[in-house]
Amino acid sequence: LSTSTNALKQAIDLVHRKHDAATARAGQAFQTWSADGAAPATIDVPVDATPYAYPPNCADVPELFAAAPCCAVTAAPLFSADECAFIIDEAERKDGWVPQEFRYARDVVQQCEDLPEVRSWLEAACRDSLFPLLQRTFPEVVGDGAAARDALRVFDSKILRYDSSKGESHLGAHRDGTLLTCVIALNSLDEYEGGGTTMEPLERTIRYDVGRVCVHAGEVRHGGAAVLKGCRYALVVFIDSALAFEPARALANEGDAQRLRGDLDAAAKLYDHAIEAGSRNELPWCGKGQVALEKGQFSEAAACYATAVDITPTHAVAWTNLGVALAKVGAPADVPVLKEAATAFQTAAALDEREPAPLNNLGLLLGDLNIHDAARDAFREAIARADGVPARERADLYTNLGCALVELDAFAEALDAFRSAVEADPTHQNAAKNVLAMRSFLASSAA
Ligand SMILES: O=C(O)CCC(=O)C(=O)O
Ligand SMILES: [Fe+2]
Repeated sequence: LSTSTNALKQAIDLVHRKHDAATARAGQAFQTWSADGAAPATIDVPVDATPYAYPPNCADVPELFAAAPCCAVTAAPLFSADECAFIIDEAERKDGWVPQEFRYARDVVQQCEDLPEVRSWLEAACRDSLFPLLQRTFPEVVGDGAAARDALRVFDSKILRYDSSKGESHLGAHRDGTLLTCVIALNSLDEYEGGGTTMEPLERTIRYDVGRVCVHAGEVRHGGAAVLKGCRYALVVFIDSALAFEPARALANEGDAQRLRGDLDAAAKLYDHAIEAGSRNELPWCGKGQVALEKGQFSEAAACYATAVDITPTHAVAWTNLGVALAKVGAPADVPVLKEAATAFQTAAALDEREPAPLNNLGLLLGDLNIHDAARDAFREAIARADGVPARERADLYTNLGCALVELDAFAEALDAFRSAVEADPTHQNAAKNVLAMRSFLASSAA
């Protein structure tokens, strides 16, 4: 064996042991298995599920799912409207909603673990209907019989709220970190406009009514469509199997865990191993790119993100980060590289029409190039997308707009922009300073 093969083998052994520990019955938050010998080999699910096949020649089918549909949605409610209402009720009574940590997320969530009644409801729901539904829909992945069904584990589960009136509108395209995902619609389609689960390979959004369930491979790219009016609630369950270990995915996940702990070198090695182990998606490339960005290695970062968007051209965040890396590589005056950076930002902005970050980056780049009118337009467009982003970030956008307007000698408009920054985030230091400076400048030039 070569050294690198040995290192790979050791890394795989390590994540395999972690997978076994994480899926052992001891320590599970949700007890979803039946008493030994008590469960029949198959449990009938009382409703049909409509499968949605991958399009022919789809290039992004997760390895274990070659024979499976992209997703399936129950043709009738699997849970009653009353059950769903009680879940929403317990969540709203607790009112522990928090934003998700992902850049692309605008919804708010609560962990099912923290809601005692939901938690015991979910354990029974998994045992009696969700796991049987997964076993019937993905037989090659789950395996046959009671033991395979009882090997499924709830890795994480949360209630999602997309309240359009609060700017909690959508969840951008992503891959879940687990083998399988179930999404349960908790309220009626009459209560909101838009919404639903967008399946990227299908290029469509599936809207399903209260009590119905959508199941899919965690790895398939998907998202929560924007709710345009009203409020949508859903319960999502992320599921792994003690019997299904996927080395490449486990290595990439472990890379993320090490990176978030701050061990960039360990993370970079794990991402390389994930690629070596045959990862077919962009995630380890994005992870390597992130590590390189954090280390200030910008050409390396650009190369990683270029590979990531080559694998998944729809990955808006990878395009944005490619632009960030190229802007650093090209600074201060390598115009062809800076143009490439601008194109990357524009591509990201077009792919995710609700995300301000690429336009903010584009504006900053144009400002560095002294193209202030285009920078102003980019910041304005970013602001138009900024409902629901954190206050501090909105204040930054207004501040950037104000600075572009100062460059264009549009001082009164600049003052308005700086005032909007303070309004967005009254604790924003620069914004308040800018308002004062702008006021005294306008006063002295009037005198
Ligand atoms: O809202 C949906 O339908 C999708 C939710 C989702 O993808 C997630 O929470 O990971
Ligand atoms: Fe998801």
